[in-house]
Amino acid sequence: MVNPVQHQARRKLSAAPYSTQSISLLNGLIRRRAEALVNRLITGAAMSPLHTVDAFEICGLYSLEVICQAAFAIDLDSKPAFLDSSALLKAMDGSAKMLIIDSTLPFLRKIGLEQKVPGVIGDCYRKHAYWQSVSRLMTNHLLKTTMTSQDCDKYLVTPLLTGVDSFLGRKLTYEEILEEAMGIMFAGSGTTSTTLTYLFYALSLPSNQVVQKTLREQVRSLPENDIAVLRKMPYLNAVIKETFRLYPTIISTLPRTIIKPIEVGGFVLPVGTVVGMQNYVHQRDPRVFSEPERFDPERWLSSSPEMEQCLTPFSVGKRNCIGQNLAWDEIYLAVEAMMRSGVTLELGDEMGDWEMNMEDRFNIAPRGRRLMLKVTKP
Ligand code: HEM
Repeated sequence: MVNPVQHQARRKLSAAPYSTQSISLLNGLIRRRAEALVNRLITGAAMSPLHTVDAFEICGLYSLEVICQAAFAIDLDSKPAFLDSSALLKAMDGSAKMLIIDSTLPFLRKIGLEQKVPGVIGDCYRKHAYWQSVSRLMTNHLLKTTMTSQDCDKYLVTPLLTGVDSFLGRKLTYEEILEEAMGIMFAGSGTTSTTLTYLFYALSLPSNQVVQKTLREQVRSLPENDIAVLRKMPYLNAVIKETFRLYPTIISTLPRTIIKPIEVGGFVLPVGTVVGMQNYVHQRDPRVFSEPERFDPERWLSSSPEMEQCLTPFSVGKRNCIGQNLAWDEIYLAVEAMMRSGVTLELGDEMGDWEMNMEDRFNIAPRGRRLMLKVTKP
């Protein structure tokens, strides 16, 4: 949404369920998904001959399931027939190139043959169509739920169904709601899951076993079922911030168009200039972070204001991440469940050196599309 006034109106309409207080209402259901995440890792590793399990896939399922519950009131424990989580994750991943194809081959859509093209191109459109059809079913499910339940305000998509957009001066149409619903599903799943994947990866490296042990001991010493305690825990926050710093899920430029001239480093940039910042660059700036390539959570235990200012995984300003309270709670609760289970994480021997290199597809993914971890119970 390019128009800033229109964007602000939509953001205002969406905002209520994203507050810290509202997100706290969702903690019970996030905890259940976090327990499922840990069980899947433990069971998967126990059943495999190498005692390894793909944590990338399982973190993907976790964040998708959280979004299905938090945004659309879909209770995953009741196993809804229309939701094949793995297929949906693959569909979202596979549609990422659609925008590029749309701009290079715009006629495909115009003649309505986009899904009939064989191979990779058609596959992108077919996957997008699948994602759209599941989003439709989820939106319909929430629509039904809002009509029958008093308790719907906490779900992320509810205000878009019920409220008035002050820019448009009316409620959103079904197609507008669907577009927002698809955006929320995408923005809220791959982002949190790659962050968690890289957090577990960092902990699993031989050089970071001591970080893992410290984190496990500290988490296990905390009172249970208290998110407020997790939110304040220095070492846990340090590990998460260091993951955000080294493995920012939004790694490259988020473009912004200047609406009034500004001066940067002695140059005046005119109206209309497209500018952007890259998390990968300033979060590894050696002037701010000593030994920037090293995973060193301890640096955050005595951080400078400059370090805090340079850590921008959720972007800054009026278009920053509206879902960041949910993302933090999802990460706190998943890491807590993992550490409390007492398991140790080690990188699987079958992982190639290149596999965890970050591939930029708007949000990052490991180049090998897997993270094989040895998960060992004490
Ligand atoms: C670690 C997890 C996450 C990271 C690093 C992240 C990062 C970001 C960033 C950098 C943006 C700004 C994009 C831009 O400027 O164009 C953004 C926007 C957004 N994020 Fe997140 N995000 C995360 C999780 C979530 C979650 C869980 C949700 C839940 C629905 C969410 C929903 C959104 C939405 C709706 C926007 C668009 C906001 C707007 O345009 O006003 N994100 N996110």
